[in-house]
Amino acid sequence: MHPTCYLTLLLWLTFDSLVAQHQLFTIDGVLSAPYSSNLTGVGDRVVWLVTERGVRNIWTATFPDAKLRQLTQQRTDDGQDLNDLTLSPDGRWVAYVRGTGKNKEGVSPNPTSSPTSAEQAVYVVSTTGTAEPIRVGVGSHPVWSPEGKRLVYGNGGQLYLATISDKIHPAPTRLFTARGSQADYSFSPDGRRILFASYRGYHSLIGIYLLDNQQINWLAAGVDRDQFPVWSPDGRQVAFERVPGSRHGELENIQGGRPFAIWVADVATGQGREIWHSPGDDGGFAQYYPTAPLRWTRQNQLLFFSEHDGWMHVYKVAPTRANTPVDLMPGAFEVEETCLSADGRYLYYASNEADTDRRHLWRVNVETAHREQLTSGKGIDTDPVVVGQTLVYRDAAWNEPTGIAWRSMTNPKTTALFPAKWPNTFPKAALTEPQAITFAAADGLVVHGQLFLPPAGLPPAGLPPAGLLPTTTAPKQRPALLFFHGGPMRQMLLGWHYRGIYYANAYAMNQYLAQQGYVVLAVNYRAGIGYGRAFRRADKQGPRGASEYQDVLAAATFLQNHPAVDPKRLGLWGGSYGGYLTALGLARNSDLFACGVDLHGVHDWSWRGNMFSPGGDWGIGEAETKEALASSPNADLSRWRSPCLFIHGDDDRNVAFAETVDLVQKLRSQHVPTDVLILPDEVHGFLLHKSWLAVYGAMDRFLQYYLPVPRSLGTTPKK
Ligand SMILES: CC(=O)N[C@@H](C)C(=O)N[C@@H](C)C(=O)O
Repeated sequence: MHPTCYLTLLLWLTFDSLVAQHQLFTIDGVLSAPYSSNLTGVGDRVVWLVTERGVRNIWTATFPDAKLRQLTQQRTDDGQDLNDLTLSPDGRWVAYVRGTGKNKEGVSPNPTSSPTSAEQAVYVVSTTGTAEPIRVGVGSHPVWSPEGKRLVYGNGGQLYLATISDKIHPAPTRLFTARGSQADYSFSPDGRRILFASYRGYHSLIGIYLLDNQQINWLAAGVDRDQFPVWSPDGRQVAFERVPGSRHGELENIQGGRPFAIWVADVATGQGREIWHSPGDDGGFAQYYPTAPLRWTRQNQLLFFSEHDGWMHVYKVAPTRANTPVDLMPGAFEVEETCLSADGRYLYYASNEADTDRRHLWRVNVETAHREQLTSGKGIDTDPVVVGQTLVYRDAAWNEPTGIAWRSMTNPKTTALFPAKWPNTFPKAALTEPQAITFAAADGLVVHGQLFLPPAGLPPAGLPPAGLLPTTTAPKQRPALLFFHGGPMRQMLLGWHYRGIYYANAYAMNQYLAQQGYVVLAVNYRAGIGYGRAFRRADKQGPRGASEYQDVLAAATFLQNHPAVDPKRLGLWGGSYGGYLTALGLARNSDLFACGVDLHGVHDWSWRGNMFSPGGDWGIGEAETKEALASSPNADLSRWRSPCLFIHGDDDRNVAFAETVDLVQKLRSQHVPTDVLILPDEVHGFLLHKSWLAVYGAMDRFLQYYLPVPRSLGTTPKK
């Protein structure tokens, strides 16, 4: 064959493989891979949750043999979350919760609109994998006794006790009735007492329930909010965190701060003493974000999370007297989930040290504060669990959703444990590696983002004219999309996201959009995590001035200056707080943004402050109402011109469905093109896989209609 023919054949095969990849690349396909979460371990065993196309099952593995076993046999996308997985100390049982808690009306989410409604209940299943799960009772947050035969769990703010064997007999009983709502509970090391926090409005108290004589003793009762109590190894003392009690009219602001202190109390006398207090209003986020805000180690050290040095770190302090805490990992990076070795000598943790837009695992010697990196490269490694000499963790990459991996502590080689292989429907080979980029906002703040470029060779628009070489007369530039995460205390990364299906699906959809030919920029705007406390608590953010909007505009400028982008065809999308920024962009700058997709966004902070919850979770009081409205999309509706697709579940418990009803009615009255996809009985983070397919399918069609990237294959979807 003539050399030219060989070249032509090679070019065609290359194009053909691209077409094939593109052809295989569907929304269903990119969402089809199993997603691992809720990893926990005891002894030589770990358990975790696998969600595959909405089907949720519990798996286990033992080490060092790395033997896998599926423990539950759910087969349908039933919209019932599984959570709170916890292994009994002897590893024989896994307790877990099926379903989601009740709202103020006392109703659990029922996304399938089942006529028999839905419940949230505690279950146990044997780790032998030979038996069906056993329903223990309505409730959540199960906690095992030291000998592994009793379980305490919460229901309606009260505590219940169940005896666990192959059948739940006798039936669970309410441990006691106390005022307020009981939480943060645990058995004493001897298994004869229950430590708990009793939340009572302006204040909360630390109590100990004695199982033998059914008596409650209170520790260091005061006018503050005492929380997160933990036992000393000998069970004679308790440490807890104390924040000031509420004042009249004081409103909770989840992005704000407050002073906090570490206290220790004697169980016998109930007397307490302060060990340390924060230098400023540093408390709040470090106390509610991590799973274990406070620990008492076997080496008799207190470990706690704090941001008081400007970054989310873990500190150690001696429990014996007032003393200055030691930062176990000084430096400009953040620490997330942690695991303490059984002997208390090492703290294992996930961090973005030296790799800001990823996560890797480290461990620090609590005694010497010497730290070492345990995983590296391009992974997104989180949630370390140590079983014996094996480190097990959640592991993702830019082209692999979150699975389970492990390494021996005596050998740095890492091994993928789960899944054994990716489904054929998952377009791994066609994924795009996102690039880390930064840009400066108008006020000079450096903002990080992840840029997804369509695969090289994918024609910018339309099929090439007949012939062998993929040439096109279409414009050389592409439409671009800006994606905004929610929270806002979140951070999108250079790989599949670890924070549950909500963000894993967002990353997957950005991959899909890039494959469709869009340039996509995920924007880590101020108020997010990963870049220090000052960034997270950026001045005038959200309802106090929407300072993040500078980052939206700077991201748009970044894209407009990108050679692959058509500067006149920019779109926005995001969920929740990301939906807020999407709507804000369309309201304020329909001249810049051609269209948007707003998933359950906040649209009127002043309304949220008054109607959704006291202060709207952002501390929005009477004095903030004017600024809150001015910081909202609803303040600029008269300028809104660009089309928007609104998507919302009408049982949303995080962002009221009314936010979308109100805004769509107002936009319709001014003839702004709006589309809506309403998911009856769905909640904020859609519980059904089929909901996600419907959401992204609607989004795909909407974007193709208003920001067309003519398919290289198939037909352009109709709206
Ligand atoms: C704290 C909270 O509810 N924030 C919402 C506005 C939101 O963004 N929710 C999800 C998406 C989240 O990541 O918290």
